[in-house]
Amino acid sequence: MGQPSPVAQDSPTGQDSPTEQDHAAAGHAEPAARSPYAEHTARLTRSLAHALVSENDDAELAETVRALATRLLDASEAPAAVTVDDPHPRSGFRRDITPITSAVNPLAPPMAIRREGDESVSDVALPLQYQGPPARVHGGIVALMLDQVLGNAAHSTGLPGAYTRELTITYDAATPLDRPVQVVGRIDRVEGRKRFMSGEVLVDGAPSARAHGLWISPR
Ligand SMILES: CCCCCCCC(=O)SCCNC(=O)CCNC(=O)[C@H](O)C(C)(C)COP(=O)(O)OP(=O)(O)OC[C@H]1O[C@@H](n2cnc3c(N)ncnc32)[C@H](O)[C@@H]1OP(=O)(O)O
Repeated sequence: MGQPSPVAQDSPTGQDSPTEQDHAAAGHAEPAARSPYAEHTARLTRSLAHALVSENDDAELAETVRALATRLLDASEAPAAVTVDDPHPRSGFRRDITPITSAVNPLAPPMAIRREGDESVSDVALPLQYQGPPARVHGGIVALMLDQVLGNAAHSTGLPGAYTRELTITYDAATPLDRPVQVVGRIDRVEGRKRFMSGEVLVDGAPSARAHGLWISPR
């Protein structure tokens, strides 16, 4: 069986950490070259994940899944022949394989991030596979969304690459599933290698979670 085209990930080392080019033009850059097959497969897997946790064992569904799996295996022999109608989300990463904004990672919703003035902003509605308590987004996923959006904001002004050193989340209220929420992040102040960040998840304009964090550029 053919393999999907590899999708490189930014190195976690300081030298190769996300650059201005990766982040600064979030929401404006041309989408990076992607593997259509990987994106197509990720989209299908997301849909399946939802179907498999929301449907009872169903012979017709199982047959549909089997047929799709067969078609995917066939398609994997000729990935270039697969067409994709997904819009390309813009995360700011040049080669994004993160489990939150990547279009080719089935773990990701995926979440698209744009710049609005001094803030990084994402509008997203999370489906059932991100559930923690009934009808609520899992708290770890809330933290993941905030980490990514604050991280995007931390790199949006052309500052060198930096990593999350500290992230504190205050959960004020439920973050609902299947409803649009807005995730916002910004730089509050910069001190040398340190960037002090804040942000929130907004539900109908009110915060369901607030974040404060410290991003530090490696020496
Ligand atoms: C585009 C979207 C991007 C999204 C990315 C998502 C975010 C991520 O997932 S990042 C990955 C997860 N994070 C990591 O892997 C980071 C792991 N940690 C590290 O690599 C290192 O600790 C690193 C590079 C952050 C800092 O290392 P290092 O430079 O040795 O730190 P250190 O010297 O101890 O601290 C730097 C300064 O900050 C200060 N400092 C450290 N912690 C704190 C704190 N909590 N509050 C205030 N100051 C602090 C230190 O005192 C020091 O100050 P000074 O320079 O005056 O001496």
